[in-house]
Amino acid sequence: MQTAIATVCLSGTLAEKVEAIAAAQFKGVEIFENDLLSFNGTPADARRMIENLGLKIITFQPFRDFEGMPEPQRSKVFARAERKFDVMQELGCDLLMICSNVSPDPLGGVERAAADFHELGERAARRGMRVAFEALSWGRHIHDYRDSWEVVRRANHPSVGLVLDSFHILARGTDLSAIRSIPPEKIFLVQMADAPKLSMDYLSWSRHYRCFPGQGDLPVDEFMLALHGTGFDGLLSLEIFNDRFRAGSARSVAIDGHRSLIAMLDELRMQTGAGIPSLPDVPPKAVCSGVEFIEFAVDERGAGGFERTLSGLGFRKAGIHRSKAVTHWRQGNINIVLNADKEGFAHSFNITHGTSVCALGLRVSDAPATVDRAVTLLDQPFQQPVGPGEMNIPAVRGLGGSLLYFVDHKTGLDRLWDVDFEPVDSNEPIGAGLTDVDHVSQSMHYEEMLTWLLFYTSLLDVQKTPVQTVIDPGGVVQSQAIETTDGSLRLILNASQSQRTLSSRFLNELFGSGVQHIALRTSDIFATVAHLKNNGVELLPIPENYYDDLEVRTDLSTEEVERLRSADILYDREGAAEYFQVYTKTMEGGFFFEIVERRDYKGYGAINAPIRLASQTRLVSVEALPGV
Ligand SMILES: O=C(O)c1ccc(O)c(O)c1
Ligand SMILES: [Mg+2]
Repeated sequence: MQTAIATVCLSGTLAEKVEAIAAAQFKGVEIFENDLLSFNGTPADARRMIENLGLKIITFQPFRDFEGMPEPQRSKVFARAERKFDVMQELGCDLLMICSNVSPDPLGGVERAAADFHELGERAARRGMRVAFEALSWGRHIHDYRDSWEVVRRANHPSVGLVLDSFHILARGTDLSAIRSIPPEKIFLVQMADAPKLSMDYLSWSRHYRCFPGQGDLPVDEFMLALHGTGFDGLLSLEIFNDRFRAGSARSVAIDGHRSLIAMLDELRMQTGAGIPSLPDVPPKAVCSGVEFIEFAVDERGAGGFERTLSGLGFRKAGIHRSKAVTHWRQGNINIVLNADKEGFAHSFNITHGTSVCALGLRVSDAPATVDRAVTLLDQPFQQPVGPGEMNIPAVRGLGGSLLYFVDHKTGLDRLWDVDFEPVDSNEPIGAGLTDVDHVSQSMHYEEMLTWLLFYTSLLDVQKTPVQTVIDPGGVVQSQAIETTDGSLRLILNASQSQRTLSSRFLNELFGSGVQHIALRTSDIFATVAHLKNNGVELLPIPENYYDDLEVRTDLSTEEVERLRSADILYDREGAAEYFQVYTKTMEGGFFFEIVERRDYKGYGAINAPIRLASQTRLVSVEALPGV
């Protein structure tokens, strides 16, 4: 299959779009007519510009309102097509894409439409060109691929073929089985798009909410399986109309697009066991078994305060780096790295962002293979000098310029704590009962959310949960979890369009996207809270009203509610499963820790999020008042 992308997916001028498309290593491009109309040059100029970038124009589109027209419109529509063929000749493009007629004028009937296409096929053939027919999901008479195929079949012309657009087919929930009986040489073009599940008219859904395969909820993989069943090996092009993409950076959206196609074809190969010629060899999705470490970039000023916070939470200094100003803090299976070195990545990260998480280390089954997969997916690998005898932990660039390291047992990278660090003997009492990293929550710009969703889901063997809408006093926050099946890795992506939510304020404070909070797990939250209070850790106060309501909404006894109230613990229940959450007060910059106890509970306490956000907002506002 030859992969391509439509210019309509990206922001910018035609020149900016095609440069971004070439930079993302595509070879083919669909030219949207509007991008040519607004181009300041002849079609021949556009052709030269595009060919110089090593790109081929695979189709010119859309040609609208063609089939089934009564006279006199019918003659006019053929004259208009001839004009488009002239433009295509100059462009060096041989395929015109025609969308099904949406005007009120066409006469129905498959036979009439087929006759129109036969005649257009004749005209195209005379000029060495071809035409391909797409059923728009809101087409007046033709809105089902089975009907557009019937038109093409009856047109019975070698220069007339079919376009299958996954959005129009999957949005209507059309049965996919008929795809398998279409001869592959009659499918001139396949357009790929996914979309979130929404209930709205097809046109608005298609024009504003499409997204790249894997970013939405449509069964794109089933579509690909049906297409594979035909033996199709032709043009596979992304066609995404999305308001966020049009507002984003053309370069990064184009890379996301290519990443989504590679991941989708890899999934197809996994499901069918078939070789896919255009797809490079790629190791399977990385099996991840949790967070091995969280690295904070600190400076000398910030380090002392942060160490006190960690001590208060029951962490103990376990090691000092052999060559850098870096310390390792441990509690249970949780490893925290404090990097105060004056050189290297963490230092520059700290200069830009202040005290913050500069890297996450994930436990995977095969770290080198994970980076190989990442490179195939056009992720950016990262290298920096390592000291003599120290471990070289493979990494890629992650959210907000942070790093994602991969640690495995297979190649011995899990020995890093012994190899890179001098152990510290300490007789400080160990622990507040924290055992594991439960989840890591990352805040990002709204426009970036689909990028990072795809980044994680294409690289790792993880699932995404449905997007949750959380109410913050300053606006709405979208929240989506990415999890391994066993829950050993849980990442939360948060984004908001309002500037006044805590999530957005965090982005401003941090000068970028990053980890806003880390949830640590305990098996006894009451004991942990007692321990923290004893250590002088300040917890987020929760309003009385919350507990009054809890008593009404659950069957907890007055004593149980009182216990939660006195410890500022939030509570949720799903059937017999229970969840307990408590928060540290927000630190400078907006970062905070959460402590959770799960009793068979799978979620994240979404019902409690507005309460927590309101409490945090109240504190931030009070602290922001001068003189308080
Ligand atoms: O929204 C549209 O009009 C439109 C145009 C061309 C396409 O290929 C398509 O799928 C939709
Ligand atoms: Mg289309």
